[in-house]
Formats: sequence, C-alpha cells, structure tokens
Amino acid sequence: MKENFHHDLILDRLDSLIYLDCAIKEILRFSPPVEAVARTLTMDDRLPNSDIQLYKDDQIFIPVCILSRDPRYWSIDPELFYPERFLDEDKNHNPYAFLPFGSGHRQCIGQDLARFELKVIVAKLMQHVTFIDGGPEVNAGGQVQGLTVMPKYIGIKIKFDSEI
Ligand code: HEM
Repeated sequence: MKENFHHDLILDRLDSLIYLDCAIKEILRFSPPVEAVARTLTMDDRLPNSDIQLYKDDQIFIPVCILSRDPRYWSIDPELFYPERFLDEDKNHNPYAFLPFGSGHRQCIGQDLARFELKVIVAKLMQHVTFIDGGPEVNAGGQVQGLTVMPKYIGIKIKFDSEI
C-alpha cells in the first residue's frame, strides 16, 4: 500500500485489493455484527436427520455466529483469524456457513454498499495512517450485544504516516 500512497482509489485499483477482500470477509466471519437472523415458519417441517418437529408460525433463529465457527464447515480451524483461508482452502465453503448478511428473500438489501464502503474506507485509511494494537490491557476482549455486536473494549493507536 505504501508505494501507492499518492494513487487515487479508482475502481480497477480497488478491485485488485484481493487480500483486503479476504480480510473483510474474515472479519465478518470471525465476528459477525449480526449474530443471528430470525424466520417465522409458514408450514410444519422437521429438521433433517433429527427428531425435531417444527410447526407453522414457530419462530426460529439461525445462529450466524455459530455457523461461521463450526468446524464441520471449514477446512482451516475456524477459531483462527486467517484471511488467507478465502484464497484457497475455504474458498468454496458451504454458503450457509457464512451468512453475515443473512440469506434468501430477506437478505440484507445494503450488503453490496456495505462491502464497498468498508473496502474504500479501510483502503483509504491504510494509505494515510498506520494502526497500532493498543495492547492486551486495553483490548481485554469481550463484546457488547445490542442490535449489533460490538467489542467491549477497543484500543487502537493511529499514527498519521507523515509523522512516522
Ligand atoms: C456490515 C454492514 C451490515 C451488516 C452486517 C448487515 C446485516 C444484515 C442482516 C444479517 C440482515 C438480516 C438478513 C436476513 O434476515 O436474512 C439485514 C437486513 C437488512 N439490512 Fe443490512 N447489514 C449491513 C449494512 C446495511 C446497509 C448499509 C443497509 C442500507 C443501506 C442495510 C439495510 C438492510 C435492510 C433494509 C434490511 C432488511 C431487509 C428485509 O428484511 O427485507 N444493511 N442486514
């Protein structure tokens, strides 16, 4: 990125940032901002290979955050934060194991915009600043559950590259 410091982020250049795509996917897999999506059944059904009977009008939750860390659906240990998985071993993952924007008729209508915005903002910031981990004391882990999930603590130092 550093050698591209003065380059504008034209679309072609954004498209070439394949590793950034992987990193954004990995963030959405590792810590999906929406942990579950809900559905109301329109007819009776039974979960395959189980005794679990479901009835019309039942409400079910699809646990996005559990599916994205279920070792049955990932080749590389899903507890590892490893963006490269999307280049190779986990490129063709089960599509239902990765649902940060939901799926089907009610999937997120803003997902293309969200992905694009995330990519532009991160790429633009990386052209001008360096992020430094605030360390284990400030980044003590944990999360806060609201409408979306957020880190409980977050400590990042930001250095403007002109200062380095
Ligand atoms: C990282 C950012 C975002 C995440 C993780 C996210 C995630 C989600 C999820 C999980 C759902 C439920 C999907 C389902 O039930 O299958 C949803 C629905 C929705 N999202 Fe997003 N979203 C994001 C950004 C946005 C943005 C930028 C917009 C609008 C510009 C947006 C608009 C909507 C709308 C309108 C729905 C309801 C769709 C419906 O019920 O038909 N979202 N989103």
